[in-house]
Amino acid sequence: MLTKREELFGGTPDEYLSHKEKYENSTRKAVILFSLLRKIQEENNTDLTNYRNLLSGVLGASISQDGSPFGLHYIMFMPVFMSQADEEQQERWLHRALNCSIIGSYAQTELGHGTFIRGLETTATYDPSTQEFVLHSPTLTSYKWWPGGLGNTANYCIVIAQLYSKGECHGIHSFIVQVRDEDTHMPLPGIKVGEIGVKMGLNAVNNGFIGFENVRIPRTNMLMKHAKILEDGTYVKSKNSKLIYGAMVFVRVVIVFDSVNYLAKAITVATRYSAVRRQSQLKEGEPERQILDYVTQQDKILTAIAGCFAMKMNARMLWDTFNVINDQLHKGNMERLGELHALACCLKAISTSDSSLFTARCRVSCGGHGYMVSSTLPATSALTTASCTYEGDNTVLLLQTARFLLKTWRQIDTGPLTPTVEYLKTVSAPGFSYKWENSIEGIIRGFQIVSMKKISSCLNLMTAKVMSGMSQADAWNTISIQLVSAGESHCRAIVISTFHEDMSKAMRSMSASLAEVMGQLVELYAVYWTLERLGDLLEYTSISGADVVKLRSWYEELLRKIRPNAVGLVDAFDIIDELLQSTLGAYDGRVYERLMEEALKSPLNAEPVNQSFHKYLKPFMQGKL
Ligand SMILES: CCCCCCCCCC/C=C\CCCC(=O)SCCNC(=O)CCNC(=O)[C@H](O)C(C)(C)COP(=O)(O)OP(=O)(O)OC[C@H]1O[C@@H](n2cnc3c(N)ncnc32)[C@H](O)[C@@H]1OP(=O)(O)O
Ligand SMILES: Cc1cc2nc3c(=O)[nH]c(=O)nc-3n(C[C@H](O)[C@H](O)[C@H](O)COP(=O)(O)OP(=O)(O)OC[C@H]3O[C@@H](n4cnc5c(N)ncnc54)[C@H](O)[C@@H]3O)c2cc1C
Repeated sequence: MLTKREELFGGTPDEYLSHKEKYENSTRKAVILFSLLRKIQEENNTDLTNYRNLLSGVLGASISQDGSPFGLHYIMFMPVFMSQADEEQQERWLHRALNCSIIGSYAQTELGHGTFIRGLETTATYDPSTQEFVLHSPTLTSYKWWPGGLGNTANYCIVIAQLYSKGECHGIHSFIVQVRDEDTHMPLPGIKVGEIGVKMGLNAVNNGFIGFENVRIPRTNMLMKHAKILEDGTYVKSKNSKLIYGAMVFVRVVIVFDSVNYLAKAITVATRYSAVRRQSQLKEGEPERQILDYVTQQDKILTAIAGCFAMKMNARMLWDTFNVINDQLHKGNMERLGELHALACCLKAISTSDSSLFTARCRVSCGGHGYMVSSTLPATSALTTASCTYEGDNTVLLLQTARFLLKTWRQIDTGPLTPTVEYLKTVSAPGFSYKWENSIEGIIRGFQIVSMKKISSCLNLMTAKVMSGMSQADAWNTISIQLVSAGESHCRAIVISTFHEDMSKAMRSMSASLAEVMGQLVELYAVYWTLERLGDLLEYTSISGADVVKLRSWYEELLRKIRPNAVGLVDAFDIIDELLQSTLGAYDGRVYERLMEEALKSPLNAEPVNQSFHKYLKPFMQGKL
């Protein structure tokens, strides 16, 4: 009789399963894992605040780098319900979703539209004679495409559609739709649903497609916490049209935590492997060195460790900010919604692009063995690159942040600014002067000045182009590279300052030795990004060539200081081997034995001579083909 652990982590490795077998195996594991999680959450009440803790348990415990067919049920279906459904609807559906007696998905993206959600084509037309909505996919491009779990798993989904009533279109709204029979799991009449096929990664998420042929749903299946349709078809608009976007903000906050978790796995593997792997002699006649002793290896890996700690602290700041502003939204105070959206956008973009960049570096830092699926680095790389797209393409999200920053800059003199942008006032105040200094505070100030000057420059450019007769939209598109760069600079300034401030607070309760190491990580992160963004700093601050020489020395000194603590730092992530699932990163360091053990599980090693020899090779080699 297998233990739960053996059931979850044993069996044929996923990499040797077919696409269909991988899905079936993931579903088998998901029901084991989520039965355990269901017990945990039954003791907790569920609102969006404590839901994230459950979700981080779900994500943290997600036992496959290929994701889970239940992912979207937890990541979007339920959060959207909590933020978009009214009390009656939550009463009717949420408990069933929480105890997984129904499994949901989130169907927003279509074959033809992902970013431009105001262009979505699926329609929901209200019929007052029957008090129903008629859901319809008018074109092939209107088919929903991508919703996780929708292929074969979910029996319900939240559909985002253009709402029509009394001949008028009221824009996109959310609807809960049953897609499969709860008993037979057969697709309901008028519904064409299936799985989208093999992807670069996340092949257990069961992404699907769905099309509707005049499918009727009750009026009360429109999620009506904000906007409503009355029985006679009267549309009652939301207090704020942007509230429909609320769930995307929440998920972006969750994704920042995710990106930290995925990067933590990758650097645990790469760091431990770099301590085990010996290659080349640093000095003639000496034993081969741990590759972690090579400064170029430290440059790849130690900066990733610092980045992981930095983003963890920023994820916590974002979550705290989300809770504060979400409470205000519940009380009808919309003042900081735009700031929250801008912060969630840029932190989601930067955390996922950094995680993708550093995970790819971890992969190459492990050489050939890092290219083995059994190392788990390829899957983590595929996963982190996906996160640069899902829940909003990173470029588009940074443009959203830039849109908010330009709006803020236009109003810079009309009153106080909200917390994440108040630095703009400080560094642009009359009489403010700043001379570059090679210190954490000096670096933070430098990044804030770069951000402010980029925003100011973008606005001046926009104004000049519009004054020259260019449309606002064309002017925006023309300078959009600089707008994205301004969004990134703003975010980097926030990430460095938050890391420094929050780590400084945390260090007060640490031992001196631990505080010293944490301080080194903050410095390494700040100096690394200073060297990475030298062009901006040379353009907008008084940094000099001499400063840069000293920065490089500072950087190399930090690598030397942190090297002895590298393994201890990743051990502190405390990721158990079963979740790490890596031949290179296992705690016991038996890399070569594990590589061989995993290789022998390959079906191609089941017999000494594969059948293709007799069928193909032998006749070929004998010139008979
Ligand atoms: C259980 C184990 C699991 C393990 C598995 C792990 C892996 C799991 C993999 C999946 C993970 C996650 C699932 C991802 C699911 C999805 O991808 S769902 C689909 C997500 N799609 C998007 O994010 C679409 C992106 N596009 C947009 O958000 C908008 O179209 C965009 C903002 C880009 C533009 O929309 P417009 O309506 O055109 O907006 P503008 O005209 O630019 O601005 C209008 C105003 O609205 C404000 N705005 C826009 N968005 C928001 C928002 N989200 N919140 C608040 N406000 C918003 C914007 O600021 C403008 O305001 P202003 O006029 O300036 O005041
Ligand atoms: C693994 C995965 C899981 C997903 N899960 C779901 C899900 O469960 N439910 C769901 O609804 N969706 C899901 N999605 C879809 C995802 O939300 C979209 O892929 C994402 O929103 C990007 O839209 P798109 O794919 O149409 O790309 P596009 O918007 O077509 O972007 C393509 C390119 O065009 C550029 N571009 C687009 N618009 C602009 C603009 N205004 N300005 C400048 N450049 C622009 C982008 O920067 C990008 O380079 C998932 C996607 C992936 C990869």
